Amino acid sequence: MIRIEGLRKTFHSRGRDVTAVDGVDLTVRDGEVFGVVGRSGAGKSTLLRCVNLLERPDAGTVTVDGMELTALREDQLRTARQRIGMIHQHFALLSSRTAAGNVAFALEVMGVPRRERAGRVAELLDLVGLGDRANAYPAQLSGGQKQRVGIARALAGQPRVLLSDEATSALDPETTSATLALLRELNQRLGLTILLITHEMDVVKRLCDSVAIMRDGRIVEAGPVNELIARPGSELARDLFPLGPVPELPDTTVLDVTLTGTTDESFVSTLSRRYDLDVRILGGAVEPLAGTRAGRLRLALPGSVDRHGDALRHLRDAGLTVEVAR
Ligand SMILES: Nc1ncnc2c1ncn2[C@@H]1O[C@H](COP(=O)(O)OP(=O)(O)OP(=O)(O)O)[C@@H](O)[C@H]1O
Repeated sequence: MIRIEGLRKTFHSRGRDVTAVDGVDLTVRDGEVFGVVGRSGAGKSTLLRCVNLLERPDAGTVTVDGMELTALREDQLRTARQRIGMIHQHFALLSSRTAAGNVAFALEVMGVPRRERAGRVAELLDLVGLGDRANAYPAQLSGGQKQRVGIARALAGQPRVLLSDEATSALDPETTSATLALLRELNQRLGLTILLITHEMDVVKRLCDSVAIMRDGRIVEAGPVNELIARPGSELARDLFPLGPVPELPDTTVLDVTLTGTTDESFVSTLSRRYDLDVRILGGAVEPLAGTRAGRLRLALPGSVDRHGDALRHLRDAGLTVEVAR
């Protein structure tokens, strides 16, 4: 649905060059929720803004729904952009217009005839659960409601793709949760492909099918969430399920074990029984993730690692990713 190839963007400011996006290749499949995560300054916003060409890349191509946007003229691009919705961290609503007025404005800009607008506005506000707040001004709405107006407006052009720029960063945890549930519902009901950027691991846990980690303008890890966390050394696994510093325990082997959807969660008791081991759980979490369950556990086994060859093999054969932390 979205294909990005060789994307590069450098800013020149105050006599200095900053390469915000430094050769990015990325594919977002039809109907998936794809998250780009990374620290502040990693280049996430620039990458997202290059997808609908709010920012013109210096090099590379962007293809959305089979159309190469980077090859279009400005007037063609304006039409193509209507099929790509976008929502923002601070909602970007017109304060002088009601919820309905904000959505109507988007339809107006797209050239939807006046007589069709009211009906479409009502449908869109219903879709995001705001049918009863149509006449409220942004100042009279909560953050979550404002974001719903933003989502309704983004859907005005019946887009196949929604871009989300930190859409929940300004919301409290409960409102974040409701907004993420709405985005998931829209993804499933409308088959909407969502490309989002976030620094919140909770958004990844709740919403994303696939993830890319960005650092210094480059993608350092990318793929379906479940596949990615099962890779030894995965940064995503560490970020989603942090285990903290490895404790120094005398005559003990410390294992960090990653479980994904397919793992039998009774593996700790099996390990203990089969190898007659006193297995301790030092920390970790197992949670719903990407439609299944996944997590990481830190285990302590008595004695040095060379005693545990068979036990480690058993865990790996059971589909777990096992890293010897100490
Ligand atoms: N318009 C601009 N002019 C100059 N430099 C810019 C511009 N936009 C972004 N940059 C620089 O490009 C780099 C990447 O910024 P970008 O906003 O894309 O990162 P980010 O990962 O989205 O960070 P954040 O989460 O803080 O928004 C930063 O060093 C930033 O200062």
